[in-house]
Order: sequence, then C-alpha cells, then structure tokens
Amino acid sequence: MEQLHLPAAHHALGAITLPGSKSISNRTLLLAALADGDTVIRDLLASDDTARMLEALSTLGVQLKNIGEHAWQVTGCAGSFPNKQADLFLGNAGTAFRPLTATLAFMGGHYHLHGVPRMHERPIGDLVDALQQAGANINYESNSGYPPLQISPAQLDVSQAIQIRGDVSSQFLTALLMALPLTGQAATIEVVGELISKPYIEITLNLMQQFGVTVQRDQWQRFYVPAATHYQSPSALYVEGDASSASYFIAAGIVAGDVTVNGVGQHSIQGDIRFAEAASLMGGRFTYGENHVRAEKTQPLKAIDLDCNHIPDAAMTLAVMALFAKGTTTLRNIASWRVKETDRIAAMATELRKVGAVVVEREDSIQITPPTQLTPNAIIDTYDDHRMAMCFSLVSLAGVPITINDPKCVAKTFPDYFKVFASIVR
Ligand SMILES: O=C(O)C1=C[C@@H](OP(=O)(O)O)[C@@H](O)[C@H](O)C1
Ligand SMILES: C=C(OP(=O)(O)O)C(=O)O
Repeated sequence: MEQLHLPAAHHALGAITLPGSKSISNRTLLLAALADGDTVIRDLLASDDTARMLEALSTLGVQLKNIGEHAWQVTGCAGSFPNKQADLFLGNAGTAFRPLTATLAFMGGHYHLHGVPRMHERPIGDLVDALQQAGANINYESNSGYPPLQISPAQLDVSQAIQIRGDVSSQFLTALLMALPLTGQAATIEVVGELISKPYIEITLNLMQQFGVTVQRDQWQRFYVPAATHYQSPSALYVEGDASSASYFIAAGIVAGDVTVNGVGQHSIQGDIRFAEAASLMGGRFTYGENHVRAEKTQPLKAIDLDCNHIPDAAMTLAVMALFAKGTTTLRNIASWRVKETDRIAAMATELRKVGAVVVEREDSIQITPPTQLTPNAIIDTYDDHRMAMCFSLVSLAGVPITINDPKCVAKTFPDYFKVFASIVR
C-alpha cells in the first residue's frame, strides 16, 4: 500500500487557493444537464466525485464539452435525457448517487445504478420510499434499502404530499427537491422527523433558484415545489471554492500560524463556511473577506463542547484540532458520520488513539482528550476516506512526524491536497 510520510512541522504560513465545491459542482452539473439551453460552468471541481457525475451524464446522452481548465459547457436536454437505458457506476459519490436516483426515477427509462462496495452499504431506503409514494418503479438488486438499484419506467402521480425522512442524510431531500420539477406538476414534500445537515438543503434551494425554480418552505417541515416546465439555464456560473476543504487550512492557521484561504468568503452558500466560527471557539482568530478566509493563531487552544449537526464534514477537522486543545472536546449530534465514506466515528476514535488521545465513542458523539505529548511516527489508516487522510495531516503541525496510509484517497474531492498542504507547512 502507498504511504506518505509527513515530517514534523511547527508553522503553517501563506495562502492557498481552494478547488471547487463538490456539493455545488455536482448539483450544478445535474441542473445544467436537465435545463433548457447551454450552461458554461467555471471553476468546476476536478475529482473522483465529479468525474462520476460527468461520466454518468455523458452515458445518459448529455453533451458535455471541456472548454478550458475547470470550465465545462453543458448542453441541457430540457428535462429528458436522450438515453433511456443505461448502466451507471457512481463510485462512492453520494452527491451523484442520490440525486441521479431521484432524477432517473422520473425519466421513464431503464437504469442500473451501482457503486463501490462501501456505496452498497450506504443507506438509500428513505429516498426510495419517498419516490415510491410518487409511483416510481425502483427495485433493490441485493439488500433492501441499499444500492445497487434497478429503475424502470413508471406512472407518476405527485398530487398527494410526499413524505420523506431526513434524519439519516439530507441528500435524500436534496435529491427529491431537484427531481420533482421534472414532473411538471406542483408538489409538496413533508419531512418526517428531524432533518439533519440543513445547510446542504440551502445549497440545493439556492442552485435550483439560479436555474429558475423557486421552492417555498415552511420551516424545515414542508417544501412546495412549483409546477415548472423545465429548469432554465442561467447561461454561465462560477463554482465557489470548497468550504469543507477550506477547513484543513483554516485549522492549520489556527493551530500553527497564519493562513489565508482563497476561493470562499463571507457570502458563501456553503454551510461549512461556519467551520471558521466553530474552530475559533477553541481559540485563534479568523476574518472573512469577499472571497477569502484568514485564520491566525493567537492564544493556546481550549477544548469545546459543540453540536456539529450543521457542519458534519468539517466537524471531522475539529476532532483532530482537539489534539491541540487543553481539556476534553465533545462533538455532538454527528450520527451521520457512521454512514459516510466509512464509519467515521469508529475510524476517528481508532486513529486518534494511535497518537495517544483518550477517546470515548458514543452512537452519535465523540469525546477526545489529548495526551500531554502526541505519539510520534503513528501510522494512520484512512479507510478510503478522503477526510481521514486530510484531517490527520494536521497532526504533523504538532511537531511530530506521521505516516498516512493510502494518501491518494483524497482524490474523492481534493486530488492535490498534499501538494497544497506542503506549500504552507514549515
Ligand atoms: O448534499 C451534499 O452535498 C452533502 C450533504 C452531506 O451529507 P448528509 O446530508 O448525508 O449529512 C455531506 O456530508 C456531504 O459531503 C455532501
Ligand atoms: C460524506 C461525503 O461524501 P458524499 O457526498 O459521498 O456523501 C463527504 O465528502 O464527506
């Protein structure tokens, strides 16, 4: 297995530019593909997850043209993909798998959707249940509630409100919202129980609006999708830098120096921009600009106790920052970690213990007490989880060397991560 040895470092200084947001890239690609007209998308993320979406759309007959570095021209198919039969491999990209499931359920064709073995362990039952209420014809190929899926043509009816659970993943509601305008009819969605990861729904609604569909909502309980003929292309749009990817560099600045992260700023539509506030509760200082965030070390860091439901991805970065903070840090309301790229609560606990932390793992929270001195030369397993690899690179900033196993797993969202990280550490 490939390994990356990161030397001991003491300072993080300088400026970096983020790659595009995964969440915005994959939503924008799908909306542009479904829209009326051509869309030029600039600063699109180039990574495994977006490659899976691009491949899928191309297999479905959508015309996609690479017109420059990170720039694509998408010819929209006005709500109907040309190919009505397709086999789609979607890797481990939740932002491709869930929205494509809902879209294809309303497309009137025969589709087979599958992914890597871990994707087949990630739940999708709540989305399928919701789509079936609208008459969708979806079958599980092996385990009920999990991919792979077979989708067939169906008689659709959205005249009754569709109920959906949102307590396992917000991506199910995102998927349903993005697909419903394809029916042409007005529709109502009722969220059953607690909705998690709410800021991702804001991204969805914001981008749908940019493509001409305005959804009304009653708190987080009810969503009203208007009768729309098609999404309308906004002609051109830019993808913001990825706010979850920003978290590693904001953390580096706060624990070890002064780092400016270019590509996202105070008006970002991504919820993970709030990571800067969460991290600064430990100490340090951050300032937002129009298109950057600057993070600086100030006083020694102290432990925090925080509900992290609104920043599920960036909260992993807080778990590693806890190694630099005096006291016991508790991150709460993060049950969704267990159904992501790996069981992230278990993986985080196992690997944090390798550097000497005392970790208490609960069903939906994690508690981390750092040792007085971190254990040098730990060999960190990454579980094919990009965020495990990126998070643990920060340990080197405590002045201890660390080895990251399978570092290329960062390709899911940030293929150049270690090169960019190396450019700011001293
Ligand atoms: O909609 C999105 O773009 C995402 C939603 C979140 O998932 P959950 O809603 O499953 O928490 C997040 O973890 C994921 O990386 C991206
Ligand atoms: C949970 C993640 O990915 P996905 O979009 O596959 O859910 C993630 O990127 O941390």
